[in-house]
Amino acid sequence: MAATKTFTREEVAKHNTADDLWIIIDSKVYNVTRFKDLHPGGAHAFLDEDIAGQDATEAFYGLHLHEVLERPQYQRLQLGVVAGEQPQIYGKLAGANSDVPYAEPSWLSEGYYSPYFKESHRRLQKAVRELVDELIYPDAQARELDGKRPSQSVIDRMAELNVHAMRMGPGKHLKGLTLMNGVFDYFHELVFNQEFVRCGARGYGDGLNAGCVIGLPPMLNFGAPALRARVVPEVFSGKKFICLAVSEAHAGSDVFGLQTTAEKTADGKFWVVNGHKKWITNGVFADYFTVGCKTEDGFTVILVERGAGVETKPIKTSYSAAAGTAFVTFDNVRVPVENTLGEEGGGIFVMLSNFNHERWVMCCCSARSQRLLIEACMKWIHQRKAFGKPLASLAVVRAKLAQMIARTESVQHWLESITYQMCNMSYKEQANKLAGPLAFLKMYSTRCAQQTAVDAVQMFGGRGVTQSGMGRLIEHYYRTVPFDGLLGGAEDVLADLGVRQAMRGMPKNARL
Ligand code: HEM
Repeated sequence: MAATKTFTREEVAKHNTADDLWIIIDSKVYNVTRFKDLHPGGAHAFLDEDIAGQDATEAFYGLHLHEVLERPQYQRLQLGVVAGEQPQIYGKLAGANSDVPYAEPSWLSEGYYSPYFKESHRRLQKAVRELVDELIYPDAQARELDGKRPSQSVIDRMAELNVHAMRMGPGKHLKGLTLMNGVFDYFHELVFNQEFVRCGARGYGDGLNAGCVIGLPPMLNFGAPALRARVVPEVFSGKKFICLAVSEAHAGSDVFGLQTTAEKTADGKFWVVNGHKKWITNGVFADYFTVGCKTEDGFTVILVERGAGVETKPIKTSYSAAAGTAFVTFDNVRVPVENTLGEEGGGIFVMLSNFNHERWVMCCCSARSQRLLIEACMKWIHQRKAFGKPLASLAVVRAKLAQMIARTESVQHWLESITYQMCNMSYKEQANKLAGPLAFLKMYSTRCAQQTAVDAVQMFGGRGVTQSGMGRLIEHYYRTVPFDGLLGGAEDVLADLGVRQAMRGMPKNARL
């Protein structure tokens, strides 16, 4: 094979003209004579006397992602290697943990300890990382570009491994299923959330059954047994999709401002649902809608099935259409009263208990995706030179990174502490005691995330706003991070909720 041929550096140096042009990158020798005219960076880049026939490693990594050299069309340019040398540089290590400082949470970093994560969590993390890197990441990157929903083959593979069920967290729904490591608690669920978000594609990530993560819990916790027995297996097997349909054009975080109505038929057997829902994740392809409705007794949650009177239209947002974000209309939709989730008029309790879990999932994802940025920035500032020195040598750049790391570490550690409470509290206790802390954590993590996105753009400069090349992840994150600050409750609303929850527990007689 060509790649096994060896050349001395002196031999390579002789190929330094436009008609005969070789370069060395990380000890590999490339013939770019014909490629130079197709090169996106122009032919002239290769003709510089420091590049033609020379070692262009530093110049290359200042301008390209490592993955460029892994593309088959460019691998073909390789003639061989420099005699006695071995390639040293690596990019994304599929299936492996990153060795870049702070790119992994401390429990996954060499030599650190954790009171929370045990052997079973580590086993699961390894298995999910392989699943994400080998199956989900390639699909995520492709679907982000074409805007199609996640491939059914990915959904099916996840179903075979019972991943859709495990992503719902611990509970009776896991009974009888074969789990990837046999046991399951909220830390296992945290592992799932944090590994999935590493696919680095926000719209796709939401398209990958996020609707189920927020739309199915009301069914699991409050659905009638017969309804559960029908719907839950269909969703877990990846054959059908469910979404949460609460927000409307009239009201988002203000659940009491909702205007979709459900009225009973004269015989009391059906609800008739009318109204619309907006920004509904996965709504475009959902078969089931967990809908918040105004009813005679107040606010009620009802499972509506796709059918006569249900229409969904895609909404174009700043992230990709892979999420299936929809405007949903209900026009005299008849729904059996057996589809009521929880008590009639008790919908606010159903929603509030659901919001806690939804917000916690979002905190898991936010904490982990901030690390993707840290890893990208750490690499960038070491391989990119400005003013004749690596960016890492500039104090102002290091100061930004210090803030990024401190923010991300604080979010992760607070998250782990709340997750520990969840493992030890009943669902009801969680609803009572954790609504406030989770509201604060979500507000805090998304504010941290947005600041980290701004700092990363500053470090990457123009590449931070360019959709291809070295800053691709940064541009994507910066463009999509506002979703985190809105979905599941806007930051200001959550901040106030947290304080109001604290005030509920304020002793009447306490004085300074
Ligand atoms: C086998 C070696 C090389 C291959 C396969 C290659 C390939 C590419 C590709 C695919 C791009 C488009 C941007 C991207 O996807 O990242 C690009 C951009 C570019 N390349 Fe190369 N390149 C090589 C070597 C070099 C070298 C040695 C230089 C010299 C300094 C260079 C300078 C540039 C420049 C200036 C750009 C534009 C960067 C930008 O727009 O930010 N390339 N190259």
